[in-house]
Amino acid sequence: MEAFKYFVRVCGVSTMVIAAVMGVVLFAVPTILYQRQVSSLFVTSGNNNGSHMTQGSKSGSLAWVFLDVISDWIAYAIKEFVYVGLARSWIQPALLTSLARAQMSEIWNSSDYYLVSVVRCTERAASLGVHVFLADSIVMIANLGFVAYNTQRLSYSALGVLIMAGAGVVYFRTRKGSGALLAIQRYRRRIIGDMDKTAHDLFSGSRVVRIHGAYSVFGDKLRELDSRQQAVGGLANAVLFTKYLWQYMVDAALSLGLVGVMLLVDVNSWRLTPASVQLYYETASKSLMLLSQLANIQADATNHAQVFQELCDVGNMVPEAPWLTVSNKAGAVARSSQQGRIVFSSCSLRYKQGDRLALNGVTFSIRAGERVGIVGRTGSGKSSLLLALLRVVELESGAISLDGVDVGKVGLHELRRSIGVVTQTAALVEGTVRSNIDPFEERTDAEISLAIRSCQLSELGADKWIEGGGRNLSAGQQQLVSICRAVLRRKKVLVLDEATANVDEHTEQIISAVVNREFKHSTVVIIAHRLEAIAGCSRILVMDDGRVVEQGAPRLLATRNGHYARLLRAAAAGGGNGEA
Ligand SMILES: Nc1ncnc2c1ncn2[C@@H]1O[C@H](COP(=O)(O)OP(=O)(O)OP(=O)(O)O)[C@@H](O)[C@H]1O
Repeated sequence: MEAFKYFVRVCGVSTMVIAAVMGVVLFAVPTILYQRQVSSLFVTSGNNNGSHMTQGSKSGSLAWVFLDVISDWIAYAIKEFVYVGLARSWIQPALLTSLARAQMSEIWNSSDYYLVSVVRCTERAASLGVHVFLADSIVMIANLGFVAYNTQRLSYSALGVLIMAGAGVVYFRTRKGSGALLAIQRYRRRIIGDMDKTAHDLFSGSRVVRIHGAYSVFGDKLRELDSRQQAVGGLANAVLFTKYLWQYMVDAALSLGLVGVMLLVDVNSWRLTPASVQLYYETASKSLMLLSQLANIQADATNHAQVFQELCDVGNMVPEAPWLTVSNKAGAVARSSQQGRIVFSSCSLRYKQGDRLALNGVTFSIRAGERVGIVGRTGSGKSSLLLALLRVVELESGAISLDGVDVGKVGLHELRRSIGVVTQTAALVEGTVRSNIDPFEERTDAEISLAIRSCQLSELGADKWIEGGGRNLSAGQQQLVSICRAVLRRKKVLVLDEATANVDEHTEQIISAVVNREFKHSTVVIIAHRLEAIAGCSRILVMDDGRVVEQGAPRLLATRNGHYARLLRAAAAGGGNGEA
C-alpha cells in the first residue's frame, strides 16, 4: 500500500488515472473480443433448438479468435511500452532526484552498494510495481466482468458447482506455503547483499588488500557466501517449481473436473451442444484464472515487497533545504560579489540524534581577505566547521553569516557555489582534465589554459583522459587538478580541508604557491593536521572536542603554554613531521 501511495505521489493522480484508463482499454478490449467470440457461438441456424452453428457463425467465430489473439499481442506489447515508459519518465527520475537532494545524513546512513543496487533495480521494480498494482488488477476486473456476465447463463446447479470450486481454489492458493518461499527468498537476498558488500570492500580497498595479502580473507568469505547462496537458491527453485507444478496440476484438474461436474449436474436442464460445452469451459477456466490472478497479485506484491520498500525508503529520503534562496535580500547578497567575511555565532551541530555534539557552541569570526589555519586533534571538529558552513549538515543551534547574510537563509546551490573548496580527496570523474575542472563548460579555452599552467599541470594538458576516481593520476596530480578547479571558479572564500595531507613536499609547495598567487584577495581557511600546511596563516584557531579552545597569531600562540604550543611540541617530538 505504501508503494502504491508512493507511485501516486511520484507519478501524480492524473498520470495514474491515464495509466488505468489505458490499462482498461488495453485489457478490456481483448476481453470484449473474447466475449464476442463466445457469443458468436450462440448464433443459431434459425431452428428452435438453438444448438447448431451456421457456417457463417463458424467463420465469424474464427475471425473473433484471430482478432482476440492479435489484440492480446498488441495489448501486451503496448503494456511494456506504457508501463516501462511510465517508470522511466516518472519513477526513475523521481528516485534519482530524491537521492541527489537527500540530506547527507540519509546518504551516510546507506552504503554505496545499497544505493547503487536500488538505482539499478529501479526500472524493473517500478515497471513491475505498476504492472502489479494496475495492469494485473485491471485484467482481473475485466475477467470478473466476463465471468459475471456468463454466469447469468448458467443454471443454479452449475453456478453452485462453480462457486464451490472457486472456494477450493482460494483455499489451496492461500493455504500453500508461500510464506516459506518468501522467507527463503529474503534469506537469499540477504546473502546476495552480503556478497555485494564483500566484493565492494574487496575492490574499493584493493591496494590495501594486496599490500597485506588479504585476498584469502575476502575470497574465503565470498566462496562461503556463494555456496550458501547456491544452496538456498536451489531450495528456492525447488520450492518454486513444486509450487507452480502443483498450481498447474490443480488448475488443469479443476478446470476439467469442473466442466465435467457442471455438465453432469446440468445434464437435465441443458442440452449438450458445442456452444454449451464451450460456455461451461470458458466460464470455468476464466473463473479459475480470475482467482489465480487474485492470488498472484497478492503473491507478487508480497514477493516484491522488499524491493518496493527499498524504493519507498530511497524515494522518501528527507530532502535538504531549498537550492535557491527564498528571501530576496539573501538572494541578492548571495549573487552580489562578496568580500569573504565569515562569522560563526554559538554554533552547535550533531550528526545524528543521540550523538554527541561535533561542534559545541563555536564562536569566531574571520575578516575578509584573512588567512586562517584551523588545527586540532583528530575528531576535534575541524571538518565539521566546513560542513556547517556549506550546510551539508544543518546547525542544531547558532548561526553562521557570510558577509553579514545568515547562510541559513541562502539557497544551498547559491551558497555552495559561492565558496571554493578543496578537500583531501579530489573527487575526479571519468573524462578529460578539462571536463573535470570546468564541468559546466563555463570557461573559455584561454582561461582553462591559464589555470592549467598556473597549477603546473601543463604536462597533463586539458585533453588528458582521467579514469574514474583519478586512478591513472598520482595523488599529487589529483590534488593539482582539484586546486585547478578552485582556481577557475576563483571565489572570495576558499577552504582547504586537508588538501595537502596526501601529497609530497614539492606538490605541497606548488599548491601553497598557487593559493598565495591566485587567492591573494580571498579569504582562505586551511584545515590541517600537519602544522607545515598552515605556515603563512596570519591567525590560528585550535579546535578541541568541538570547541575553539585557542586562537591568535601563530607566533603569539607558540609563546603561550597552551594547546597550540603543545601541538608544536608533540609535532617536534614526533620526528618533526608537524602532525597536529
Ligand atoms: N558522518 C558522520 N557521522 C557521524 N559522526 C561524524 C561524522 N563525521 C564526523 N563525525 C564525528 O564528529 C566529530 C568531529 O569530526 P570531524 O570530522 O569534524 O573532526 P576533524 O577534526 O575534522 O577530524 P580529522 O582531523 O580526523 O579529519 C567526531 O567525533 C566524528 O566522529
